[in-house]
Amino acid sequence: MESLLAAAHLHPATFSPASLSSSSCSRSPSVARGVRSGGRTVRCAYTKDAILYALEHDAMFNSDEVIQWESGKTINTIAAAQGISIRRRCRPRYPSEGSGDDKAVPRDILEQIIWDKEVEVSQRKAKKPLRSVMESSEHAPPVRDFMGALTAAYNRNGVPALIAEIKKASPSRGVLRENFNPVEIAQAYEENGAACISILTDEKHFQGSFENLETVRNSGVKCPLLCKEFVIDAWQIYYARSKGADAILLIAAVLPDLDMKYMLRVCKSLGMTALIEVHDKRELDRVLKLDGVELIGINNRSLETFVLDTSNTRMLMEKRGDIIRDRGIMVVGESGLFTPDDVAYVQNAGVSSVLVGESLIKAEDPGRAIAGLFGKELMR
Ligand SMILES: O=C(O)c1ccccc1NCC(=O)[C@H](O)[C@H](O)COP(=O)(O)O
Repeated sequence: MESLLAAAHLHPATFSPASLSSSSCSRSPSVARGVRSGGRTVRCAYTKDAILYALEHDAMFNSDEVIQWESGKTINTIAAAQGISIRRRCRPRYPSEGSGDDKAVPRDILEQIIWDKEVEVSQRKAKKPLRSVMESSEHAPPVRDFMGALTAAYNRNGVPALIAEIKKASPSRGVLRENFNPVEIAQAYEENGAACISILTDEKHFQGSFENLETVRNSGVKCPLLCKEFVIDAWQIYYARSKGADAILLIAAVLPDLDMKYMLRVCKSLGMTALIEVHDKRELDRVLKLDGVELIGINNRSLETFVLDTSNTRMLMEKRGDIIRDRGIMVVGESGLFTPDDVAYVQNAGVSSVLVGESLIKAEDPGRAIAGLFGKELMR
């Protein structure tokens, strides 16, 4: 079994025998497993074709792709049924389907980012195949306790724990800071009480990089690091870990349920925390159906329209706060926080952590801006 998984470049840690279906698949699978979908168990298989394709393309299949291969449905059909409006363009598909719809135009910025990310990830994978990035992740510096850092900071300060973001530019605001030295900014954040640091790694739309992540990790900064990426492929999680990330963002508006489920398991196998980001009730409900969710981010910014509205956090917490508390899930209030009143507002709504970029990064002294944001100095 393990050699087959290895042959198809499937990680034994994530596709362990325990995850396999107890009953075998009726087709003649080389590897069979059962996945829960909408309350029923779907029997699916890595068929001979799938494994040959994986070997040829050095690909790792996400759960949805397996369902797709078996059902003949496209990933966009599966995603749309879950309320996901972001379409995928050139995700590896059954070879006979061709490579994607070249004539389509993106509907919004998030879709544009995802389409660009598909190209970027396939190029990166061509240079550093999955097996190689998995090996690199094994030699990465040890994982730091992201959840522990947030909990300790919240208990210490009595205000939401700060995840301070290093972001040079954004699609909604353009360049946020000309004089941009990620290590100096990270040190300033840490010295002024940030619990964790978020680092944008997308180059095309945010002028970020994995070099920034790696350099901060090797700089002596001790805060756990969130890789702020647009993850569409588990390869990116291994890559982020290989560069020193302790946590990674998974966006519910982009990832179908089974991808999230699968990627949560990849994170767990690497000891990383997954911050699962939602923007509306439907996404939140999808995420609350998953096992193993520890950290949910409620984004006040619509990634499709850029509209910022902090009452989004309150609205979702009013609707689902009870379930979230019962499950012991920590909530991060994300985006559009500029003043102590903004922080108090989301804290009253029930969040115990905040993710803040623009209001800190645009300040002349991003470290000192932390006390301005909270209305008091944070203890480290
Ligand atoms: O920031 C954007 O313009 C943006 C556009 C499209 C997708 C994602 C985007 N931002 C990512 C984030 O979630 C924010 O960087 C993060 O929550 C911090 O927000 P802010 O404090 O408002 O900079």
